[in-house]
Amino acid sequence: MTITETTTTRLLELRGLSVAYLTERGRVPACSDINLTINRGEIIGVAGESASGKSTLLTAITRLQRIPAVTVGGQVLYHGSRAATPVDLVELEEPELAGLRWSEISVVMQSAMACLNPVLRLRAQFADVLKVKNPRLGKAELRQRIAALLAMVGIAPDYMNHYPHQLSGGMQQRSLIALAMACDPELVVMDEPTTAVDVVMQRRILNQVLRLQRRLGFAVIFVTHDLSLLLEIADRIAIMYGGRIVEVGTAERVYRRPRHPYTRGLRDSFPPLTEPVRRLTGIAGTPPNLLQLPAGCAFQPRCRLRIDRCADVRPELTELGDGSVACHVAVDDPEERS
Ligand SMILES: Nc1ncnc2c1ncn2[C@@H]1O[C@H](COP(=O)(O)OP(=O)(O)OP(=O)(O)O)[C@@H](O)[C@H]1O
Repeated sequence: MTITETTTTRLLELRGLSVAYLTERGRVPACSDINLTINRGEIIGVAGESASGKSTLLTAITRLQRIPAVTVGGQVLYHGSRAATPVDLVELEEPELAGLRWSEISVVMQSAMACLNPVLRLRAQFADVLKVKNPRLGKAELRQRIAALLAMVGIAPDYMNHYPHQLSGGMQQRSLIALAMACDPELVVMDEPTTAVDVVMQRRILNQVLRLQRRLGFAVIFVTHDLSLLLEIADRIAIMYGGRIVEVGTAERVYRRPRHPYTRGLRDSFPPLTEPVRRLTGIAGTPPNLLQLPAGCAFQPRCRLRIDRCADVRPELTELGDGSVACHVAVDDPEERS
């Protein structure tokens, strides 16, 4: 996909978004100064180790965050198809936000069981969501629409009469994906939607998501710790470390020629999905304590390429070649360096 960042293609713009957990131990800066644009119909992957801030970012974007998480700065500008000017999701009042949920922005979380209502049959849950956009839908029409949605993810229509616990884990996750598609949204936010299922089901679900995305054209923000998975599905990838984006670029570029030493370490921590297995090296050391971030680059204590400057000056995310990277020693073609 060619990505031209014109105003007409922009769907979501994160501008200086910062989120903190206000705890008794202090203020945990889980996301700091996040700047990222998601274009219409684009699949953007967000990757990083555990505790890098990926889920915090998604819950802030969708306003699903709970105390003690607080958005302490920045904007989430949503360019909806029905409004002439973008709305800032950070500032939006709850009734307006409710109008966007499911119909324009929907969410698929890690555990389907945490999102599906255990005491309602699937039919009732789909009907509730479908009625958000079209309150007049009659019983027969609802049944038809629900059957079509379930069919999209390979589930037979009879299952609409089941309760979530009567479905396998993979089916629950696929039902949730179908539910997220119910109102033909502009943006689907997915937080590790396949971690709870086995590898075969993971592949099946990903293929279904890709097929649906091509057919329906929605944009996706897909969070995972597995970079090799994003190579398969994403147009662009953003890498998070210590609550900041440290590299952004096309999926091919970020995966095959990562410029940030952390991105390279992350890539080499996971076996590739479809290519010959490399030696997995991982990243030495542990993720930073967000309550005691170093003055300079948060990754420098673990970085074998660090220079003196890295300890004192935090590198800004800066354009380099066809992407952006936050690293004092980054070069456009890192293969030349190593
Ligand atoms: N309720 C909370 N109170 C205080 N700190 C929190 C809370 N929830 C998360 N954090 C901190 O925020 C940081 C980011 O967490 P987050 O869950 O967003 O990371 P993540 O990249 O999604 O990790 P994972 O891949 O494990 O889900 C971590 O340091 C975490 O300890």
